Amino acid sequence: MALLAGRTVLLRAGVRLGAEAATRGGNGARRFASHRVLVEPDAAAGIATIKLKNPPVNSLSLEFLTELIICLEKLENDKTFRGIILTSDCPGIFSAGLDLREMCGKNPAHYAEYWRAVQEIWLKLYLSNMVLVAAINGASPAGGCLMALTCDYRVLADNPRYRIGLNETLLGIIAPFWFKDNLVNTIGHRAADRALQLGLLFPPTEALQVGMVDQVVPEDQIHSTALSVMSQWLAIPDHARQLTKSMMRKATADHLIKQREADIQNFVSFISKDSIQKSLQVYLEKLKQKKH
Ligand SMILES: CC/C=C\C/C=C\C/C=C\C/C=C/C(=O)SCCNC(=O)CCNC(=O)[C@H](O)C(C)(C)COP(=O)(O)OP(=O)(O)OC[C@H]1O[C@@H](n2cnc3c(N)ncnc32)[C@H](O)[C@@H]1OP(=O)(O)O
Repeated sequence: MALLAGRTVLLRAGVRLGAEAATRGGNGARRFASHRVLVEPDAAAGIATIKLKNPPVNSLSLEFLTELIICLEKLENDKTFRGIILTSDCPGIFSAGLDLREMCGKNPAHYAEYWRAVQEIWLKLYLSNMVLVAAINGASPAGGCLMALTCDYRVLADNPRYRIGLNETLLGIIAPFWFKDNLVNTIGHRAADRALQLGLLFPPTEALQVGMVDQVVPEDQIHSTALSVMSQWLAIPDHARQLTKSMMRKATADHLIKQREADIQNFVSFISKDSIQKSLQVYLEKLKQKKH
């Protein structure tokens, strides 16, 4: 059973198990898909490709996060798989980050439940024993960038519209300390300081330069590149790679784990402020009006 902080996520978020489909793929591997998380297994290679499918922009709603958490738990417990490629099924968008509608006009209990799910997905991805390769095939702001940052390797498709970064300050909010820690671990303190304060969204060339991604490739090569990177990482004995990954990441994850409840309370009181609600509503309104 999938648990989120000791509770059944299926019940909390109203996601029905019946929403999932479990079939067998051509190679005999169990294929499981929910509404919004598609899993393409390659049992022979030990790789599962997760395709995020929450149109139009893969915003991370509570239900979407819950499905993703369940999916990751299943894969983590299935010895068939040693690696995950994380990518998007929504053309041009990897993920628009946290769903702003989950953080606007709701009550404190909802904010707390939502934030616990955001923490949970980060911990699951960041501490995964599997090799995670992000095949970033679209724009990747804020929470979308964070998901990519949890991966062991990032490949970004070469399209100037596919910008990536932690742009929270542009929304009038603050990247939480564990978003910041993950970014500092990736691009270093000075670059993270500048990127976070300015809310920078890097186009591919700059993202590569600053170390936000490891490789930029033509869009049609993104999956083949991710596969070839994966085979390089899977050539390392699991126990040695996993212990090394844990050695590199444990302190950062423990920082959040030790302060999890306090972090939720901070988030709830911050996001409930009238001034922050106003900023988020203005930002959402601007996004909507962009089209007109
Ligand atoms: C003391 C401190 C304690 C704790 C810390 C406190 C606070 C910190 C909390 C949280 C950190 C936040 C992390 C986040 O991830 S916030 C989300 C940031 N995301 C963005 O800024 C991206 C916004 N979106 C875009 O820039 C574009 O939509 C995008 C480039 C992704 C795609 O552009 P495109 O032109 O293809 O689509 P749009 O027409 O813009 O959008 C379509 C549709 O989707 C809606 N939309 C977009 N993004 C979101 C989103 N993140 N959440 C909800 N909805 C979103 C958009 O409004 C359109 O809707 P509609 O008009 O109804 O079709």
